[in-house]
Amino acid sequence: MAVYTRLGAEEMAAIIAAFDVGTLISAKGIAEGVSNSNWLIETQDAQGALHRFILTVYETRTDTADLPFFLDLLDHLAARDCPVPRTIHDRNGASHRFHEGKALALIEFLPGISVSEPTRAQARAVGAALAQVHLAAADFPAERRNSMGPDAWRQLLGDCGSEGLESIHPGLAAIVDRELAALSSGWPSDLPSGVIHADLFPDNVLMLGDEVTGLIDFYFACTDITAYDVAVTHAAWCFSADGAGFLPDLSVALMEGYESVRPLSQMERDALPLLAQGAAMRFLATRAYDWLNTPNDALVTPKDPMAFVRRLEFYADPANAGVFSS
Ligand SMILES: Nc1ncnc2c1ncn2[C@@H]1O[C@H](COP(=O)(O)OP(=O)(O)OP(=O)(O)O)[C@@H](O)[C@H]1O
Ligand SMILES: N[C@@H](CCO)C(=O)O
Repeated sequence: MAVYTRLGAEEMAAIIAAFDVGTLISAKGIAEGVSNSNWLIETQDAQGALHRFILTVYETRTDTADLPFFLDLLDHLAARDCPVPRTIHDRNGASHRFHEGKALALIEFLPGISVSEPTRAQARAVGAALAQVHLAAADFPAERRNSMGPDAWRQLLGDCGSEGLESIHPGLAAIVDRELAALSSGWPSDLPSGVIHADLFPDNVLMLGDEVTGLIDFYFACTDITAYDVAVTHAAWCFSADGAGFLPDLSVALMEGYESVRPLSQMERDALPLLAQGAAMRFLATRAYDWLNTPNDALVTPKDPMAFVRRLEFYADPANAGVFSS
């Protein structure tokens, strides 16, 4: 359960009173998510109307120095009609506050649920929403380096060590060595870049039917190759959960949706197979690291790294280079 911080009723009321959102009516801890503590907050204004918000207390994984980038980005995208939650600023105009040494933010609540078996129409809508974010972020003034880029993959996989990788799956160390070398020699440096979400998995998208109502969890957002975000989203949406089954209909729909809003250049399209290998390596790296370093009695079950090894092998197979055509 992702509520690591305990807040008493009076403490919670005092936190909410710092915002001009009415009186606290209820606060319920949210089980989903693993990085931060989240509550669903309900308030009542002077006219008796009820309002909902998400209160996030940032735990150690989020660097508070990055919060202005993440939270200003939400406001920037929301102002340009992207389906992202606005940040509620406090009575002094600040986007985040500190409580007992931890940063917190109050975020607009958006309706919707995260789908576990997306349909073609839903994949199309997600592709279009991602492209809308890329276009809307073009004039966002701040920049943030990708802390989960190729250097981080190498570092994390190096920390796992050959023995650690072999304990996950015999032969994994050799696959990682081979693919890291291929990625290092070919990683593009001349593609259009801008702000990317970098983690647009189904659990970070809220939907009502076929409509995207919310893109959330921008805490890996950064400045990087725009088409890499397409590759990340493709890897996250177009396979069965264990990575064994590629879902071609979802792939076509996702790419069609994306290109209906932001057509890819030929250079971007040509780079997608390699960018997707990079995307698979990024999630393989963090999952392998967590697999080996999560204590047995932890509340959180680590995610299966092999699901991204299978995706990596799929994308590295030249026979699959054409899957990005819409
Ligand atoms: N703006 C929002 N509107 C509605 N629900 C939200 C909103 N933001 C977050 N949630 C809910 O809270 C849950 C946890 O949020 P989130 O994924 O941001 O947590 P996290 O711990 O930071 O993420 P992660 O586990 O992916 O690192 C989501 O699954 C969703 O149910
Ligand atoms: N979305 C990631 C977790 C956050 O980096 C995964 O499924 O591995």
